[in-house]
Amino acid sequence: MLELKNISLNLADSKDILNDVSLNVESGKFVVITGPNGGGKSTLAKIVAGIFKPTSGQILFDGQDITNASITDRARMGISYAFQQPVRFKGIKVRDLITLAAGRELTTSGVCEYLSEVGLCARDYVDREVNASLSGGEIKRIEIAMVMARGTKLSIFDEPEAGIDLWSFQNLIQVFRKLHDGIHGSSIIIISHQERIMEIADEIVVLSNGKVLTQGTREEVLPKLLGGTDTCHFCPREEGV
Ligand SMILES: Nc1ncnc2c1ncn2[C@@H]1O[C@H](COP(=O)(O)OP(=O)(O)OP(=O)(O)O)[C@@H](O)[C@H]1O
Repeated sequence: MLELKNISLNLADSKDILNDVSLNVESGKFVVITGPNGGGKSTLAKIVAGIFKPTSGQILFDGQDITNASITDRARMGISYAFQQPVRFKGIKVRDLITLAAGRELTTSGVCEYLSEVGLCARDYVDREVNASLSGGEIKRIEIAMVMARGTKLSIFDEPEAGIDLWSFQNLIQVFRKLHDGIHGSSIIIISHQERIMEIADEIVVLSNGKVLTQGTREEVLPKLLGGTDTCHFCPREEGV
């Protein structure tokens, strides 16, 4: 479904942010991208969503070259991206945002179903504005609900656990388990540092210092990640983080 071929991003006055990254995300797969802070995970996700343009390399989506396609075109083709730090939309109500994302008329209970899925007491939120009054964890969950409502071929979640409290995190794991069970012809990429999320993954990619250090099935990669610094050359502590 998604193929990244030799993606690099070099900024003139900075280090190489991404260096020759190649990845394949097949249809029906749930892929977790992990790795140390600053390794390039969000940058890679933004390159897939069309927010950043790579310096070199090629992006194929369903076999079509989308390297130069706009954010809007990619969204229309079926790519959704939930930001690490979600954008707020002053003047737009939560119900409008979810309805827009779904691309069809939704009843109040339809909107509420999506909000309940992410553990929000729907009636308290449905008519709130998506503005700065929402807490970090609330806006994060509303954005996850929005991506679920879009139901696109490829959904990318950037650190969905960030800012989510411990109790809601349990709920979030269930949300992602459910997404995984209903994945069928679509694919999910989650950027995460959480073992509980990696435990759901079909595949895990470790990105460090702008490079893919390792990628493979959960069974292959997770034991090495959890093995500590003695056995794991890409563990954050060894990266000096
Ligand atoms: N516009 C920019 N200008 C300069 N440096 C940038 C820019 N955007 C990202 N970087 C740098 O690129 C590197 C990768 O950043 P990125 O946000 O992709 O990392 P990450 O793996 O998602 O990190 P984290 O786990 O902390 O969220 C970092 O060192 C960051 O400071």
